[in-house]
Amino acid sequence: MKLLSPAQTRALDQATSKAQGITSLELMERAATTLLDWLLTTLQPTYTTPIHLFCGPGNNGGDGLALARLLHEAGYVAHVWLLPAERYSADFTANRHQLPDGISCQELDTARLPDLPAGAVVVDALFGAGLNRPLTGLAAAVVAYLNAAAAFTVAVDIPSGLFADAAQEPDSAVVQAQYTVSFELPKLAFLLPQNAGFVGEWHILPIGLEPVVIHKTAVDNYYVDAAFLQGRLPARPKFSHKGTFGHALLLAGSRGKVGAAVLAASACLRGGVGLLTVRVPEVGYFILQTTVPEAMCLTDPAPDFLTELPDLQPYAAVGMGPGLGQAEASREVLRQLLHKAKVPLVLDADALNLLGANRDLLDLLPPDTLLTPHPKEFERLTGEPARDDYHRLEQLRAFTRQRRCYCVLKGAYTVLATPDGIIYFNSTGNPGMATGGSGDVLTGLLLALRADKRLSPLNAALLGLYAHGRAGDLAARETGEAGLVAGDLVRFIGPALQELMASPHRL
Ligand SMILES: NC(=O)C1=CN([C@@H]2O[C@H](COP(=O)(O)OP(=O)(O)OC[C@H]3O[C@@H](n4cnc5c(N)ncnc54)[C@H](OP(=O)(O)O)[C@@H]3O)[C@@H](O)[C@H]2O)[C@@H](O)CC1
Ligand SMILES: Nc1ncnc2c1ncn2[C@@H]1O[C@H](COP(=O)(O)OP(=O)(O)O)[C@@H](O)[C@H]1O
Ligand SMILES: [K+]
Repeated sequence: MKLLSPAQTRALDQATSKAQGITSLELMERAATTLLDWLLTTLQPTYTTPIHLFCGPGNNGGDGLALARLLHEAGYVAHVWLLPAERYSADFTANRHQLPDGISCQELDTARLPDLPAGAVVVDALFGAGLNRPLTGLAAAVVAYLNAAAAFTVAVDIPSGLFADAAQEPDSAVVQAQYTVSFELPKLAFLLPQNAGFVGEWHILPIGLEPVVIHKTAVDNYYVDAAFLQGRLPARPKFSHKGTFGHALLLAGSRGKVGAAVLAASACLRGGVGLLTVRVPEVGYFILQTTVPEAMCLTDPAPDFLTELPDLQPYAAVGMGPGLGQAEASREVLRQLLHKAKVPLVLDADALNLLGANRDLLDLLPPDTLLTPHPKEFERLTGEPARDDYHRLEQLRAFTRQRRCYCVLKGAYTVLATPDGIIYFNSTGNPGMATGGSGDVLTGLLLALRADKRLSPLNAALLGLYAHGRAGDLAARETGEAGLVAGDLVRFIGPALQELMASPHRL
């Protein structure tokens, strides 16, 4: 799915009205009807639940007014609270006039704010995508009042006071919603950790906006769901052999961290690689041969950490980093790898820390290298702390453009940035994956997909991120989130990939 800017969303609304021969008021009615359905199904209010709708002067307020009318007609208790303004949008005014006589409708002022007991529902339709400055005065006071109340809050389109695709000033007045219900496409703001306390759980309601117009709209940010990946993972051909899927080399492990090599190696095998060789220091030999017998083990002459780069000639892709440690000798192995590699590279964990501590190595990164830092590792790579989540995204775009690489930023909604500066947000995964070793599993899986010559660098990365998160979601069904450990992810990589695999008999 594409993440559109507010201006693009407005243009999409207008193009939809034109293409479908409907007025913007009719489109608003469609949105409100869909919202009503969602609200009744998800919140299941009773006929006595007080539902307070706070409506601003624009079309967001118009949505709120239309919803109030529909709730009233369906027999629910709707109270409308209007925010006075100098100007009102045409569709707001039309819906204001359509409000039935029997509905309670009052103008807000600081002396007249409703009692909002626990169990009441608040619908926040003050400001939506048209917000163009921070909230002040009465609007800010109302937001503070709503945030202090015990009521359950549903934000229409976006929590009021939050910008759809830019940071707001710290301490700005922003509604803290339990649910945010938006139309057709998610907004960038929903995907950033700094907005979690405002957005709550978000839902997208399709309202039939024109798919052709969405298709033609150029964007820099995407949200990757299963539909987005359809057809990107080819089926395994009937007459394939292990050579078809590539021979990967994994450079990983040091004394006390051989487990990271085991996890990455297991994930690489479950990711469908043809052959896997793991280079570990001597200390890892028995561990690896016993726990991952499917992998070949090529031990380094040193006992505790890697000191020598093996001949790279046999390999289709090389991964380096999990449990590596940051010994000087291992740094030199990394330097040689960057000099010599002619095949795709996946760099993680200590390989990234070594890059951050020896920035000259960054100049050696071969094009299309895939880096998988979490935010702290990314900060070490750039050497500059991010001001906020939006700034971090811009740092990421600048980094991948400059280095011509692919870079992941791990977390909830893991991000992938491409050499063209396009950003993809992954949709799968859960907090159970916040556990040691989850990242090692991701590295192994990505290595397998980069070794598969049938996949582009972009598709390998997108599929790997999605399947990793999906494996986490499947595993959590069995283990619960708290009980999830990284090894559980490995067991569910196969099923997660199978869900994505194209059928050879379908278009
Ligand atoms: N996308 C879709 O698919 C569909 C979208 N729809 C809905 O339309 C919504 C967007 O509507 P919108 O463009 O009228 O903007 P919205 O946020 O209601 O208000 C802007 C108004 O507020 C004002 N204003 C701005 N900032 C302010 C501030 N800080 N403090 C005070 N005032 C401020 C600004 O006026 P100004 O004062 O700048 O002249 C303007 O009057 C969208 O979120 C969704 O709910 C559906 O109906 C149909 C399908
Ligand atoms: N709250 C979360 N929601 C979804 N995925 C998560 C969450 N927390 C962590 N993850 C995923 O788990 C992995 C953790 O990686 P990392 O931080 O490198 O862990 P480690 O170094 O212990 O292996 C990443 O792929 C990340 O996206
Ligand atoms: K809103």
